[in-house]
Amino acid sequence: MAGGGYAAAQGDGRRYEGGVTAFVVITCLVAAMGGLMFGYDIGISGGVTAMDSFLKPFFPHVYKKQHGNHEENMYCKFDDHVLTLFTSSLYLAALIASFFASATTRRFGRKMSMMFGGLVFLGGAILNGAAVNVAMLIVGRLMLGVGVGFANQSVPVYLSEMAPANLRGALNIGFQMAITIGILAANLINYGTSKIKAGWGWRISLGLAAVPAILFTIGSLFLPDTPNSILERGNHEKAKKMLQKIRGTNNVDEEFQDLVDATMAAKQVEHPWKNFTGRKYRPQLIICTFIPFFQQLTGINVIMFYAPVLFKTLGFGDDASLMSAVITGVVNVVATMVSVYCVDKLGRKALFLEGGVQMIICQVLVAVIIGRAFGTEGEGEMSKSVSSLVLFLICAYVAAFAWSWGPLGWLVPSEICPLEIRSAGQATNVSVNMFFTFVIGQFFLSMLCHMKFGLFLFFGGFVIIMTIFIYYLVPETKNVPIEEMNRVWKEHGFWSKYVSNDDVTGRTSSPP
Ligand SMILES: OC[C@H]1O[C@](O)(CO)[C@@H](O)[C@@H]1O
Repeated sequence: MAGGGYAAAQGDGRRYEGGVTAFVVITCLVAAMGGLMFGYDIGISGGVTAMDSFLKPFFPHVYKKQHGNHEENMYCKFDDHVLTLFTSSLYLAALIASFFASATTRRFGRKMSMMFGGLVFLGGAILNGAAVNVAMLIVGRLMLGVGVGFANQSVPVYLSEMAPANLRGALNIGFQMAITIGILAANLINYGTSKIKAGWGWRISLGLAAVPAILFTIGSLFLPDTPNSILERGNHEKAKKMLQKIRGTNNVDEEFQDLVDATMAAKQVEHPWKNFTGRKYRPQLIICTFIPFFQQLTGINVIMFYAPVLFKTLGFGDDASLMSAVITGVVNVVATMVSVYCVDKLGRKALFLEGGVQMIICQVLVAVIIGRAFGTEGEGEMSKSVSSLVLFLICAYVAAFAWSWGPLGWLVPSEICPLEIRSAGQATNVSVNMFFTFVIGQFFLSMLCHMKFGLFLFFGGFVIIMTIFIYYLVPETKNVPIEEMNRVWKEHGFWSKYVSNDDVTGRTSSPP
């Protein structure tokens, strides 16, 4: 999820009246469509670029390379910058669009950003499904990227502003959940469409992205804007009425007053970025920058984008490659559910550390097995049992990511930022994430060609560094109300020097 940032943010520890109304349920469904759009994009391109019927007309040189000379190093079969641009261009567009989206979301409301995102995305899906040349494909991908940028910026904000306070944390991970379901749906659709003999299956794969986009656009047409957004744009009366409507009760005074206070406080911060880079917020700045960077440097998107290509490279047949992608997709969804269940029981740190160690073990083993089978020359074969073992290890790696860095990569940055730096923290998290998603998307195939099986050790090395980072620098934030977060920094061996005693509220400053 590009940014469940506002979730679990305001009002923790307080009980407002009103609960789950039809508005909240519909909000969740529409927001889920936004997550599906993003996930669908992540999962669809790898399968499509593994289809001969797609490669032949659009990337004939890759097709030839793959089918021609058998002496070609197997690590390099798919190394082609235009092919990777097809995958990665989306994330670059999303990164740039999210800056514009942030201003639109503030000035014209969340709903407007969502509608705009949905429409542009729909245009991209149509263009891709109907593509007759590479330009149409790339322009389509860029449009999808703009849609994703707007949706990912506005949906999480919309979601957490609509949700009752006690549901915000769950909805935060819920959005990541929708992403993983989108990836799985894409894997399944690729599996089905690759069987269409006439060779236009890839058009269905790319065109079907229109389905979540239509539902998302229509949904956002009918949804109201959030009370926070109405208030932000100065309409006090209307904002209060809206809050009463979505909470299903007239007794919203306490929550409304908190909203008004929060809006006023946010308006008083003239330079949120300057604020964010100030010494006092150093822990947040470092964590909001490094967590998304590390999340992508786990190498997860190698699997999410290129699983079918990777499995094909390892010598799996066409069908087996796509099926293996479906298997990793299922593991991703199920393991994300594990996280939803465990995050408040075991805590963030335990999940991060366990996930990290499990990923390292899997990556080292995969590197050793591939290295032994194909060497540095990229020649050789893998027996059935060994390739099943590789598939198993990749699934164990995906599971580890999905209950740790996947959802926590969004949850932790969102819960450590107080209101006055929340939007800056959120924007940093989203843009660093998108940027490194782009980098991995663009350079993975080329890195595989040059680093060979060592690539898995490269990502494994990063996982070692990030696990140490978590161990020493990220405090446990389970069950800590946002407004008491400074206590956590103050008690931390390294960060305590950045936080003054005056900033600490909560347990240490309140009477026992
Ligand atoms: O579920 C895996 C997916 O989750 C993300 O890390 C977003 O949180 C994506 O970059 C990745 O494709």
